Amino acid sequence: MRKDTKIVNAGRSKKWTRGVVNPPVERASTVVFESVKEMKHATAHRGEQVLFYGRRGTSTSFAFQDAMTELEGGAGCALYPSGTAAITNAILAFVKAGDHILMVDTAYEPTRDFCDKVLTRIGVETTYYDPLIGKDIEQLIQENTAIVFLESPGSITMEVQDVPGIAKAAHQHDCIVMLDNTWSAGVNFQPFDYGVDISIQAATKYIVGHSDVMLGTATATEKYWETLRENSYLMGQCTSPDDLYLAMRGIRTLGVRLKQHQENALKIARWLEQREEVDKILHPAFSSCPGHEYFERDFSGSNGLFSFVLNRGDQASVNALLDGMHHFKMGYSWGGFESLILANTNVGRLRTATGWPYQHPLIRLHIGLEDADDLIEDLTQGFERLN
Ligand SMILES: Cc1ncc(COP(=O)(O)O)c(CNNC(=O)CNC(=O)c2ccccc2[N+](=O)[O-])c1O
Repeated sequence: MRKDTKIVNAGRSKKWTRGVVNPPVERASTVVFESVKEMKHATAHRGEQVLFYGRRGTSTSFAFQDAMTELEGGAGCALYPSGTAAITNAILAFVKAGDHILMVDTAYEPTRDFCDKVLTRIGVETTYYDPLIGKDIEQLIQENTAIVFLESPGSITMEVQDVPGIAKAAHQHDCIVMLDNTWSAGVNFQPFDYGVDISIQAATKYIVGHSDVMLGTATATEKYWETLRENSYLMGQCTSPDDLYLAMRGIRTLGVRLKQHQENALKIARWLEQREEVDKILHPAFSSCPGHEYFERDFSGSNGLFSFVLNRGDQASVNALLDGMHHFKMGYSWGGFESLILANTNVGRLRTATGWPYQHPLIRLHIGLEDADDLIEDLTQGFERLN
């Protein structure tokens, strides 16, 4: 089945819909049983999409879990109240005191914070690595390395990683390969085709697509699914069927939204490339983006999120650019229908394993579904405030 047809059909088994088009919202804490036999059966099969107790999920959760594995692949999908919860719980499910993990240097900042402030407390050591290291990551793998964690592209500076190259080296040392796959939305990069063991998403972004739900997913191969699922339950992780209904609704337009985000973003990135204020375009589809060759090789599309580096400006002038925008709003997220802008004047602060060669500010744009020409006019006026 092709991508767009999968998107329309994902998670709509009649087991969950009972014939209506959209899997209904089934809310529960208590599930009641008519007999001891029925209760024992549910208890014995409580991890297998059987109604048991609210925390194990209801038909709304089972439908969404199926939707994610039908889109992204994998044997099962664990659900979390945020992308960050998906990242942290997936890691916690597979480490113990004395272990070591390899974390990409360009990881989302709260991911780094978790490594530095929580994993250290429980005796797990983190080494950050160059996103472009590829198969040479093998030189960093220790006897006690449990996990190699990737985020591709990097959520601020957009480096694309050689996922299969890293995964092959990691598997030669029995490390688990985890990927923050949020940027692809699980449709423009098929993680399990490239050696990933656990694919994580902030469904908060493009899956939901409307900036109104916090949600995380972690999808695992058969080998790791039961451990991930049971650790998720042990940690008390559960999600609202109302949020999952909204996320399921988001999935139905994921294909058309991503295409429009992509089209708008490429038009704007090409326009920015010609602007004299711009030093570098950091969009995976552009050869100026580190790891572009891996995007070309492994991805089937892009989206609205990319960055660019200015060749001038300090904090005050960047503030002037930001404050006067009409369509680009400032906000901590991306993946909704609205356009967003974030500036970072100290990218190097976020890195410990690699340098940052640029002295001028980085601007990260999320290009929404507005008319691209209106967005270009907004940016044009913004550049006039920069100079
Ligand atoms: C690749 C990737 N992976 C996981 C998450 C977390 O998802 P969640 O927001 O659902 O927890 C995200 C969330 N992304 N958020 C942003 O890019 C903007 N947010 C921030 O920058 C932010 C927000 C709150 C606190 C700290 C930061 N920060 O990155 O500095 C992500 O981009």
